Amino acid sequence: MSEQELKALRVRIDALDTKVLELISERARCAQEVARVKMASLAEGEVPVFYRPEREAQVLKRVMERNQGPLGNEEMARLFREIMSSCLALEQPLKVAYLGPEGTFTQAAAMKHFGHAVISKPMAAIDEVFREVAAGAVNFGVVPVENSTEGAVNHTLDSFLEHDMVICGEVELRIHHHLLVGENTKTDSISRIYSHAQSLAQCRKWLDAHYPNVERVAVSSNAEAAKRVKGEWNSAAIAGDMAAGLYGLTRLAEKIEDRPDNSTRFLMIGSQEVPPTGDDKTSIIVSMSNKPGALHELLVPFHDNGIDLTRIETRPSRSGKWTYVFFIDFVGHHRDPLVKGVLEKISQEAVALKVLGSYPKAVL
Ligand SMILES: O=C(O)C(=O)C[C@]1(C(=O)O)C=C[C@@H](O)C=C1
Repeated sequence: MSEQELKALRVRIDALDTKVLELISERARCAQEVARVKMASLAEGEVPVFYRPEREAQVLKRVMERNQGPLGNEEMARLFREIMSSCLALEQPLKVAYLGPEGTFTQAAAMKHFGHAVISKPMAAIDEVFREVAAGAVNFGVVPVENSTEGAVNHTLDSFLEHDMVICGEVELRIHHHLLVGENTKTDSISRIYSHAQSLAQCRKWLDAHYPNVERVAVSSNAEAAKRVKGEWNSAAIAGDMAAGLYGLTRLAEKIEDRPDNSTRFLMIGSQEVPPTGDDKTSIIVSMSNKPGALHELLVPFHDNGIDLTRIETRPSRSGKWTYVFFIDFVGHHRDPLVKGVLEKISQEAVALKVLGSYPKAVL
């Protein structure tokens, strides 16, 4: 390509950037207008709701449907995700608590869902995320709920039993783990590998094959593991890209998870009910009396109405030995007439039934 051609293309790019800039600014002014309309239409004592997950899902889906390339749908939606995040920040800067410290996959999930224009607050434990939301110190919390290799995150399920929370969104993240070392690490004398227990489990086979005699030390998070190795000469950490970048660590081995499709699902928790979008999921907790056929009774109404269950998890209930609660996710919104009917039927048989929330299916 000649210098001349390159110059001409850059002139075109500059002109296009000017247009993109003007359009983004116009969009941002529109969002400010939206905020004004929302404030003006409030009833006496009503609190304005600026963040609208159902609308955001609609915007992102529309972008993906209309996209004609060459950028991929996900790539394009990610760009719009950030534009919308900045527009929302003009209306109201969202405060989001997540399972920290900085550099965790939960932080990456929070950014994927809300974009980067939020004020994010790392918390030391899942329960603290719930408490921060319950106290009203933040608008939303982000917690991991299940991993495709290791199953349920029990701390999260148990926290739902203790706190009244509304689930207002979900996001899935492909989890890639790397073996990381600091600049002082002597790579031929690694005697300890730090990571979160779930991550150690997700890399069990790889560790058995490559570091069979090295001590595996479970710490509170992958980011905490990354932080520790920075100052030690005989240890390594298993963590993801974000933590590697944040603590300036080197990758000794990449993508060491045993299953290449290793993914984690995260939930957004808050107090805001989300209206239906037509493509939603609902999460409920049910406790049944301890009698034969109880689980069957619980599942029949879903089957009879053709409602697709996406997950069922059992946890010991807090109210008695050998009694259980079921966490169930299914497709549909609790305001859909069909779902309403099913929930009514179940509540006739159940000891207790709580709808944790209906929320748009993850778009990104
Ligand atoms: O449509 C709205 O209610 C808006 O506030 C605008 C907007 C957007 O930028 O598109 C911003 C924030 C909301 O969460 C949803 C959408």
